[in-house]
Amino acid sequence: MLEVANISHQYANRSHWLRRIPPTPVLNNISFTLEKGCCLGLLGMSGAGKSTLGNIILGLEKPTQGQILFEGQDLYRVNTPTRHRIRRDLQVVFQDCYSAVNPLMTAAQIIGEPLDNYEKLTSVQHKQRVKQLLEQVGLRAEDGNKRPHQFSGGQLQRINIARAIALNPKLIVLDESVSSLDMVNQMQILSLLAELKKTHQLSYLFVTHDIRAAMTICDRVMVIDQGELVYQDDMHQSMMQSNHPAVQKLIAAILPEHPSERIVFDHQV
Ligand SMILES: Nc1ncnc2c1ncn2[C@@H]1O[C@H](COP(=O)(O)OP(=O)(O)OP(=O)(O)O)[C@@H](O)[C@H]1O
Repeated sequence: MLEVANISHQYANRSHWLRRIPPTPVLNNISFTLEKGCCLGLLGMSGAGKSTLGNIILGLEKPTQGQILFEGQDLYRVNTPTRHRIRRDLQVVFQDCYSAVNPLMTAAQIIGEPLDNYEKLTSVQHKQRVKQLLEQVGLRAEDGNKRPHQFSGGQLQRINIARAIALNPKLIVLDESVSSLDMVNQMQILSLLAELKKTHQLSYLFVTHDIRAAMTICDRVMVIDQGELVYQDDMHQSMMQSNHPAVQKLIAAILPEHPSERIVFDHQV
């Protein structure tokens, strides 16, 4: 369904009139595929290039080189109507659930926004669909009248998820979507995501630095380190046994229960 082919990317640096600053390379020749109904974990330490790759896949950042093929169509070369259609099939849930929503809007308005933009529903149908979406993510119809500050972080992330599934997308990029939540909320949201994946036949790109969260939900995992794809596997077991330094750092970043057993790196996550 999604093919990432030879993606390289560099960010331009502003040059001074006396001195030209070369661009910063962040991704180097990344290729992989993501099949329908699969949850692929994209792991890496801070600054590895995960969000940049996520943004490129979402069509938000044009790569310096390579192609993003969504159902065979090159995301950066299609015409505007096709791009518009692909946009509804590709959704995202970001880490910061508060900044992802307009604080002045009600939950119903937030969830209903993509419907306003893409669907031609009557007001009764619109209301019914928003109610259904609220219930699908474990909230009540009455919660639709509340504004973001009246929700907990976990509840607000459920609203972001409801908005992401409103148009029945094919792929959702989950960019550190559970990272800012406490452990109990993380597990609840991960199990909600797993359930929605099954009922809606969704595919996920699960971007994270948390190997435990990835192991809970992902069917396959890959690791990027300093812009390079250094590890790809479909068996979590062998990932835990990998000797690759980037994988070892991710494993070590799982905090043992006792502080004295924790490993500290020069470049901590
Ligand atoms: N808009 C930008 N302009 C210039 N450099 C950027 C920009 N966005 C990211 N970078 C740099 O690109 C590199 C990769 O950043 P990116 O956000 O993709 O990493 P990440 O793996 O998602 O990290 P984190 O887990 O901390 O979010 C970093 O060195 C970052 O400083």
